[in-house]
Amino acid sequence: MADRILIVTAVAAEADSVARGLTGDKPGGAFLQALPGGYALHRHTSTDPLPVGPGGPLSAHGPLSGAASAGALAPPGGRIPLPGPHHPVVDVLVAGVGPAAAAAATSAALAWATLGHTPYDLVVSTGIAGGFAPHAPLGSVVVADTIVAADLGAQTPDGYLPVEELGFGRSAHPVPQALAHRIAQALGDGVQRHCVGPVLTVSTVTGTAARAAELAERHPGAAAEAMEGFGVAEAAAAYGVPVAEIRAVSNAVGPRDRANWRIGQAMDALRYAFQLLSSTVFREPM
Ligand SMILES: O=C(O)c1cccc(C(=O)CC[C@H]2O[C@@H](n3cnc4c(=O)[nH]cnc43)[C@H](O)[C@@H]2O)c1
Repeated sequence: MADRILIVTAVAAEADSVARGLTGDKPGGAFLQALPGGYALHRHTSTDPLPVGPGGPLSAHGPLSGAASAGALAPPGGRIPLPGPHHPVVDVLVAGVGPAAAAAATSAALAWATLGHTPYDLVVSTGIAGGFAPHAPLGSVVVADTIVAADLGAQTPDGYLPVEELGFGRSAHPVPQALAHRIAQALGDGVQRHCVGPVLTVSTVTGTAARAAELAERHPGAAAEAMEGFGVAEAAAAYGVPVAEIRAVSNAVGPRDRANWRIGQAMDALRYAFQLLSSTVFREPM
């Protein structure tokens, strides 16, 4: 069982969809902790109430520190959810858009948890994404088997060279196979349309058919592109924590076509995916 899960989104709307999935649309999340760098962690877990101690609200592992313990940021009534038996802690972090923002925020959360002796044992990068045809239609969900930095390398007259071929770094993080498989299985059991494949991280959203074809050729089976997964994965790897990426498809990877974005549909799919995961994978042995 994953005891402590960190879910990283780029923007607040994605975090809201995830939270509504985790809580069955109940307002179950509570502000947990302000992190260095100005990030905020919210916790979405069981309904077991938090006892209020003499120093204010207590976390599962003692008094909350900093601003939260001052009460100003405690939830109404000074109570935040505690994990009950078989209920993992699930914290949600809004990190910002792009791999650098994602890595910075994820590192802050992982450092905070590690220094507090409550390290996370799973990190999940999630949000909306562009889907590669034919694998990932609008409104479907993509489960990454690999998280790939698709533009971390060098352009040469003979083509693109990934950073490994330049002699340093890495451009891919594998997702543990059993984990990706189990996530996909849970989505399938819930009849959520989905596929498993590489999810590309890009710094520039693809906007032409030529670029989409180039990426698809370079990364056979690529299912989606987004902008944060590799940053989250780099931070997770630095702390030795397994990582997954789950994306709901809001648009097709290809020529820019704003009229065809389906952000609402993707947010609904994201919410449903996390509803399915919160009652299955997140409660099971990893
Ligand atoms: O202006 C555009 O053409 C455009 C097209 C798609 C997405 C955007 C964004 O600014 C959203 C970036 C945000 O959402 C994720 N995302 C969603 N779709 C894609 C995509 O096709 N390629 C890359 N990222 C996408 C991304 O993870 C960011 O968090 C603008």
